[in-house]
Amino acid sequence: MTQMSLTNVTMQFGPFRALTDLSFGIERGEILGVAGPNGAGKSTLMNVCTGGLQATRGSVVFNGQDITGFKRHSRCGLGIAQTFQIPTLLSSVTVGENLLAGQIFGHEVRGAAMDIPLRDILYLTQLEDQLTLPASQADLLTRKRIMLGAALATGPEIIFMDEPLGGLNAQEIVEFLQVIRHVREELGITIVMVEHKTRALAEIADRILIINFGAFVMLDTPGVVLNDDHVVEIYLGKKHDA
Ligand SMILES: Nc1ncnc2c1ncn2[C@@H]1O[C@H](COP(=O)(O)OP(=O)(O)OP(=O)(O)O)[C@@H](O)[C@H]1O
Repeated sequence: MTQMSLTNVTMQFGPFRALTDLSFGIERGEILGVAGPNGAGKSTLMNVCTGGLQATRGSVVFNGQDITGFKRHSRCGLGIAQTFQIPTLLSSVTVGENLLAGQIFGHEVRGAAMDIPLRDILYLTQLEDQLTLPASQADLLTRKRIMLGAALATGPEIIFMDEPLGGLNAQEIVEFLQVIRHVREELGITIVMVEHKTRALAEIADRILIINFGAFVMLDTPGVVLNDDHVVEIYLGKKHDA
């Protein structure tokens, strides 16, 4: 069942068009990977979905409601959350207080009824033993877990993750993919991941969307997408990166 749909979305920055006539749907409960070369428009697309940007033309519909003109906090109130490539944390407080801040914000915009218990979030993000750790002392993987935990604490139905694997080593990628898988399995939350690491994306995603020069190229299962001749060509002849 389609949870979010974009129809003919165009995003114009002055004379520059970053997204052109993009249409596709996100299915409830899926892990959707979004890939494409540098500058393809992936982050712009994510922001058009989460409210960081409002599409110049076209529409974004979530759970049957047209949210095209809604700002980020209004979309968060409807259950749309986002995590960023560089973890945005409250670094002067503890891990637990970061999650609490997410929950307080979620209560404000979304209401307490949508709560995911903090103990479940701590378990899923594997932060149970780090509740009192000052966020400033956390390593990169832990910071990514905290950011995901804080996003979960707002009680979302869908989370958009911008390059969640950026900066992680091979072992950390395996660990964080497992966390993301558990979040989807245990909470049924839809996850949309913008990611350059297409091999990792192929392991975790149900479907992968490829965009190039702001335009739709393909949306299908990883096996079909990453073996498609046109997609391979877009990636300069390489079938997979790291
Ligand atoms: N606020 C803005 N004003 C003008 N141009 C912008 C703005 N934001 C993005 N762009 C341009 O839009 C295009 C798409 O950028 P975007 O960051 O969405 O690409 P991307 O696929 O996420 O790239 P990368 O993989 O390098 O992160 C780029 O050419 C970028 O320079």
